[in-house]
Amino acid sequence: MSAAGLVSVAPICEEGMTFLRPQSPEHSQEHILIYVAMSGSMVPMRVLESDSIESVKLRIQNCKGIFTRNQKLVCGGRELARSNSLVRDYDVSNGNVLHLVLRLSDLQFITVRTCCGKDFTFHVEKNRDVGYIKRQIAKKRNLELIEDQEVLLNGEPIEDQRLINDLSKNNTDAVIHLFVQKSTKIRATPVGKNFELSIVAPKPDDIIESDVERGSEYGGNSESDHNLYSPRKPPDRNTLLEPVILNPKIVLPPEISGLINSTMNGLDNGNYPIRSSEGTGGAYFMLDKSGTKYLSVFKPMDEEPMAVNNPRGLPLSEDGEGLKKGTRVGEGAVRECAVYLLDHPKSGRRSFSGEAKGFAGVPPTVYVSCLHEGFNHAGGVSVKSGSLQMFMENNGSCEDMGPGAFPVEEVHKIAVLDIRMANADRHAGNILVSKGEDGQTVLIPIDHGYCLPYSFEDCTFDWLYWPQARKPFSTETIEYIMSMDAEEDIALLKFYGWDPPIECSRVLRISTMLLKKGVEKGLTPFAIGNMMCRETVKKESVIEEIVQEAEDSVLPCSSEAAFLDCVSSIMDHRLEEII
Ligand SMILES: Nc1ncnc2c1ncn2[C@@H]1O[C@H](COP(=O)(O)OP(=O)(O)OP(=O)(O)O)[C@@H](O)[C@H]1O
Repeated sequence: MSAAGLVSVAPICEEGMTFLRPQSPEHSQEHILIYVAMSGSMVPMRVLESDSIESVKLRIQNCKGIFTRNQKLVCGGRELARSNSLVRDYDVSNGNVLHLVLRLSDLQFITVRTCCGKDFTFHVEKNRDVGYIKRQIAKKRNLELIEDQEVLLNGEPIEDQRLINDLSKNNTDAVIHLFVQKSTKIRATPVGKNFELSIVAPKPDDIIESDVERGSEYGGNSESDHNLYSPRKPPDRNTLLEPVILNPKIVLPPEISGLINSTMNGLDNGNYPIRSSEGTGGAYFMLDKSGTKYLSVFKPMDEEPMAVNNPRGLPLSEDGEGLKKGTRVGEGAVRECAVYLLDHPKSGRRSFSGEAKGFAGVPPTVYVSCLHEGFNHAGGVSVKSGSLQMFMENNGSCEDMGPGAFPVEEVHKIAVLDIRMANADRHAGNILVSKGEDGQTVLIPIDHGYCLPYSFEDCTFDWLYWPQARKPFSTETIEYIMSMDAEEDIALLKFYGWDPPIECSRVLRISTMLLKKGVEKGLTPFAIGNMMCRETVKKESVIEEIVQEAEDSVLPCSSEAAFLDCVSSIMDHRLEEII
């Protein structure tokens, strides 16, 4: 895309431009002028074709204060995902526009200090309000009435309705101060010559319950509803949420039907979907009836990156290809659902067991139709279809912490899923971190819209570089892997109404084959995963070479089975070389 005709053009940073001014005639040949499109403006920037993507991001960080990890750059419809690759590797050339998508966390760390100096730290969603924080403190202390808590920021009282996002905008390191007025009853009982004092405070749970009751009694418009994200209004008849069921033989498991019903109740009660500030597509947090809890995440297909109603300002795809090579715009939602279905439980295949939790723990996901004015509608409000996934409580993503603390089995379960699904988007931000009942760290894989691609070109697995990936699979995991069957997987997807394109089925068959053969040879997740990922943008991966060699070897009219036989024997040969 050319930069001609742009409205506002301002140099990104004179300092940076001086820094990158060509030092030699050799450099001057590579020197190009590109434009960074961000928040409605277009900023020119001089770079060298030999600059790494990371250094371009660093320039943006230095000049605009946006951390490199929060930046996603898109050029010519492709995400410049590999930070160590060069500008020229992505064919970025003079006059090109780089679209900057910010990846801002929905979570925020805040510290609340009481007047006696006790600190409470919270990892809260930015859309929460001060009232929510007060209730959390009340719960932790099991003592204070929320009305008795006074909260100050920079010495000024702050109301319950103020959002954490607003408070933290100009006060990233701010501490919120909490004062508690003891309006609780004090009872004195004589004990010998002394009095024993006991402080009686109502239980915080009671307070919350009565608040909610009052809210519903008055149609949800009571003043006491300060805990809500948005003002309630009477049930809106212009809302709809229902599963898209293509095969009448399908019976939805209770987890899924419950998720749909409770999400619908939230919409009916006037709770608006809240758009996530993370991600390149439209992802909406759906609230429960009381408006205090996230239940699910809805991702409409027409808001996917480069789709017609994308809310992040990404341009429309020119040829229908998605942000990753080998993917198509608007096909993400169906893949989100397919990956949930194919994440078979340990106890048996998904179709035969009622167990909701799969081996890798992909959150329950279903394809739905949903109508709500709160989504991004360009030409009038209309029904959207997309994936609805259970919201999983978490303490952030793997991007927020080093991998050292992740249990080996947790990393391996994600590796098995990604290898089978040939995931083209497994960055650390797409693995949520949570705690299990036993206090153990649990990893939750999300965002599977770029799984089961048409080709292996953009497979990326961030876990490849984590130490756990070099540890051997456990016996239990090996048993699980050996029970996988790509043909049955494809049959299951068809049963649910999705007949995968031949190329995607082929990818699933080949990646399952590689995983099983690799495990038979005693390979680690790293060794297998490494065969599926390109070392650099331009250098084909081992799996791509295998596929190419097989394509060159078989006759054009050969059956798919003959082609796969050929892949199998070439793969055996390549695996022998690796060992
Ligand atoms: N099931 C879930 N439970 C909890 N939070 C979730 C869930 N799914 C998504 N999120 C949150 O919503 C954010 C956006 O979702 P997601 O990453 O799936 O969107 P996306 O637009 O596809 O992102 P990307 O640009 O990484 O492809 C995530 O970063 C995460 O914080």
